[in-house]
Amino acid sequence: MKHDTVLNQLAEVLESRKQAPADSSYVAKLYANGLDSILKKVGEEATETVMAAKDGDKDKIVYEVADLWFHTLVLLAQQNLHPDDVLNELARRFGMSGLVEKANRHS
Ligand SMILES: N=c1c2ncn([C@@H]3O[C@H](COP(=O)(O)OP(=O)(O)OP(=O)(O)O)[C@@H](O)[C@H]3O)c2ncn1[C@@H]1O[C@H](COP(=O)(O)O)[C@@H](O)[C@H]1O
Repeated sequence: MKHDTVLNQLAEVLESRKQAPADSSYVAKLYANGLDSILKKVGEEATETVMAAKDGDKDKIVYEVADLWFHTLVLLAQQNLHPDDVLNELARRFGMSGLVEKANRHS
């Protein structure tokens, strides 16, 4: 499957889980448990990513970043945002020096 298709299809599945009973799916359970349960997973997966990188274990880094990306996609869906919103922001920044981008940020 093409990589942009993975993101779009996953976003569709995450959207459809909003109608699913809480006990029928992992994502439906996260939604049912509310924003804080999703934020907790994002925090945990970020920490696990840091630990994998400190261990220098490439396979583990990929695995943990996949968990982190997945849970941030759940967060976006819960907030009625789409991966395209983030990709558009990255595209806007593309080619712009990080220092310039930072100087243009509002506080
Ligand atoms: N990509 C993923 C994906 N990545 C990780 N995970 C889940 O994220 C959790 C990661 O948490 P941990 O590593 O802390 O493991 P855990 O101890 O089992 O987690 P907890 O039960 O403590 O939350 C695990 O339960 C994984 O199964 C995912 N669950 C679902 N997806 C995708 O989402 C789709 C919908 O999933 P369901 O809603 O479950 O059908 C699936 O078809 C997949 O495409």
